[in-house]
Amino acid sequence: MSTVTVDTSRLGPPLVALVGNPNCGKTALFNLLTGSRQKVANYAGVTVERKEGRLQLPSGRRVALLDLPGTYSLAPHSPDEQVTCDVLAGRFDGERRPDLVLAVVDATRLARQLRLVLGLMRMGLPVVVALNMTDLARARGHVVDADALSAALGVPVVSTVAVRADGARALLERLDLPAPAPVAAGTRGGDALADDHRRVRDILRQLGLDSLQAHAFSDRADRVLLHPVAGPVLLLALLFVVFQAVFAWAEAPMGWIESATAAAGDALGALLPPGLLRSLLVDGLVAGLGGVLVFLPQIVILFFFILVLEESGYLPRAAFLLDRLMGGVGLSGRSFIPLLSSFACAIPGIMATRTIQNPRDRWVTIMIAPLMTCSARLPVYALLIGAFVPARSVAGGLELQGLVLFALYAAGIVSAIAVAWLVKRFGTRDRRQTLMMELPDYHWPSLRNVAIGLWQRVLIFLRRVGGVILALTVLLWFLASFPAPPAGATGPAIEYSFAGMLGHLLLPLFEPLGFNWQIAVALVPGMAAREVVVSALGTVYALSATADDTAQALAPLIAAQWSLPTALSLLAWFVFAPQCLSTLATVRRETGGWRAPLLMAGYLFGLAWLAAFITYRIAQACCP
Ligand SMILES: Nc1nc2c(ncn2[C@@H]2O[C@H](COP(=O)(O)OP(=O)(O)OP(=O)(O)O)[C@@H](O)[C@H]2O)c(=O)[nH]1
Ligand SMILES: [Mg+2]
Repeated sequence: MSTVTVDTSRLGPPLVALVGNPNCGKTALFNLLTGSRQKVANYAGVTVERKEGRLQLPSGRRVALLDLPGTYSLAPHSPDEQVTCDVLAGRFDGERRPDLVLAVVDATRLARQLRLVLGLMRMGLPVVVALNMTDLARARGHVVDADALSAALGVPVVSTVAVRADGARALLERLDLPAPAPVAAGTRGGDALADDHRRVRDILRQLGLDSLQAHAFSDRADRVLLHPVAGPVLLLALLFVVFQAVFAWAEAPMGWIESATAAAGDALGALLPPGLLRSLLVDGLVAGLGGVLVFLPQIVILFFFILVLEESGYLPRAAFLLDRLMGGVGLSGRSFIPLLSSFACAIPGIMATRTIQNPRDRWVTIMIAPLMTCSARLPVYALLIGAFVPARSVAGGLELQGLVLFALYAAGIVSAIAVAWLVKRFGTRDRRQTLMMELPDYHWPSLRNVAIGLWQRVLIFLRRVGGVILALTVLLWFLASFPAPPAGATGPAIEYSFAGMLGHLLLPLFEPLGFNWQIAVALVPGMAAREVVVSALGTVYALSATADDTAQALAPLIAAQWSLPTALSLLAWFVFAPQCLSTLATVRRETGGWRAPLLMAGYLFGLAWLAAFITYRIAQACCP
C-alpha cells in the first residue's frame, strides 16, 4: 500500500498555536500580538473555540496565530479541551497541524503548567515557551530565570507580560528566529506521566522554585469569601447591590437620552410636512429606536459589575459556593459560569457549556440557560417597572424598583433550579461528580480591560439597535401603516393595517393573559430579539395616537392604557418566553440536532403562557 502525503504547511504563512493551562494568559497574549479584542477574564474556561489572527514579525514576516481553549492535559475531558487536542494532532476539520506550539505558562503556577509543556514536547512539534505573568511572580518575590529554565527543558523560553503594551517584545524577536527543532520524543504511555512529574520537580528544585508560595492575599480573602456562612451572605448582598445600582445610577443618563430623543422627534416633526416620511421617521424610527436606546445606561452599569467580577477572580468562587446548592438539583458548580454568562446573553452562556465534562450536565445547563435573565430583557423589564412600579424607598432605604428587578431575576433563577430538579427527578440518573475547579488568584481588575469590555458591550448594543432592531422597526412601521384606512374610518389608521389585522388574529391566544392586540403585534417581531418588543410598542403606540396627540414617551403612555395585571402578566411572560431565534439556532448547533431547540421552545412557551395566565388571574383577584 502506498500513501501520498501532501505537505500543507506550505499553504499560507506559518501557523503558530497558543497552548497552555486554562487562565495562563493565552488570550491576553493573542490580543496583544494580533491587536484583537477576544474575551479575557480571570477564570478557567473563558476561551472555548479556536480563534485565528495574523501578526507581522519585526522582520516583516507574517505568521498566523491560533488562540485555543486552555487544557490541563493532552487527554481531553471536555468539548473545549477536545478542540485544542484535535488541533495539535492535526485532526481538526479544515485545519493544518501547527508549525510551532507557543506553550504559555503562568510563572506563578509552574508545577502543573510545566507538565503540560513536557507533554507538548512529546507530541513532536517544535515548542517555544512563553513564561507569562512574570510581573505577578516578581511581585511575590520569585524571579524565574528564563535561560536556566530553557536549558533545563531544552526548548527556548521567553518571559512575557501579556497585559503590558511592550510585554511581548522579546517573544516577537524569538518568533522571528528559525523554529527550534522538535525535541526527541521521550517515554510514552503511563510511565510518561510519572516521568514528567519527577522531571518537573527536579527542574523546579534546580531553579530554586520548589517552595513557591501561595498568594497570601487570595488566601486571606478566601477565608471570608468562601466561608460556609459568610460566603453565601456576601454573594447575595453583592448581587443585591448590583440590581440597586442598575436603577439608582442610571436615572440621570436615561433622562438625557430621553430628552435627546424627544428633541429629535420634535425637530423632525417641525421640519417635515405631515405624510409618510414624517411618520416613518418620527413614529417609526425615533419612537422605536429611542425607546430602546434609553436603556443603554442600565446595560452599561450591569456589565460594569459583571466585568469587574470576571476580572477579579471572584466568579469561580461563587461557583464553588453554589456547588452544594446546585448538587441538590443534579448539577455541579461547573454549570455556574455558563449560567452566569447567560445573564449577558444566553448565546455565550450556551457556548461556555463546552467546559462541562458530563454530557448530561451540559445538556441540562443548555436547556435552562435561557431562563437566566439576559440583557435583552432588561429594556422590557425596565420599561414596565418604570411605568408601573412607583420610584420610592421601602424598608430601610431600598429602592422598590430595584427590588422588583431583583425579584424578576430571582424568578428566572428559581425556575431554572426547578426545571433542573425536575429533570433530575424524572430524567436519567447519573452519579454525581465532585467539583474540581482551579481557583485563580485575585487580581485588581485592570481599568483598561474593563473599559474595553464596556465599550464592546456598548458597540454590540448599538449595532443591534442600528441593525436588527432598526430593520424590524421599519418593517413593523410598514405593516402598521398599510393598507391605508378605508374612507370614512374613524379609529386610528393602524387598526385597519396589516399589523392591526395580525394583532386581532393573535388576540384569542393572548387575551386570557390580559394582553391587548398592540402587545400581541409587538411580540411577533420580538421573536427575533427581545428588545424589539420595546421598539415595536413604541412604534405601535406612536401610530395609534390620534392626530392631535403629540408623540409621548412610551412609559407614561402604557401606564395610562394598561392595567397593572396586564403589566405583571407581560413581565411573567418575559421571564420564560424563548423570544430569541439566535439562541435556538445556537442550541441546534451546539447539540447537533433539532430535538433540543424544539423541546426548549416548546417547554419555555408553555411555561410562559402558564406563568402569565396565573399572574394575570391572581393580580386581577388582588387588585381588580
Ligand atoms: N498581571 C498579569 N495578568 C495577566 C497576564 N496575562 C494575563 N493576565 C490576566 O490573567 C487572566 C487570564 O487571562 P486570559 O488571557 O483570559 O487567559 P487564557 O489562558 O486565555 O484562559 P482560558 O481561555 O480560560 O484558557 C486575565 O484576567 C488577564 O487579564 C500577565 O502577564 N500579567
Ligand atoms: Mg483564553
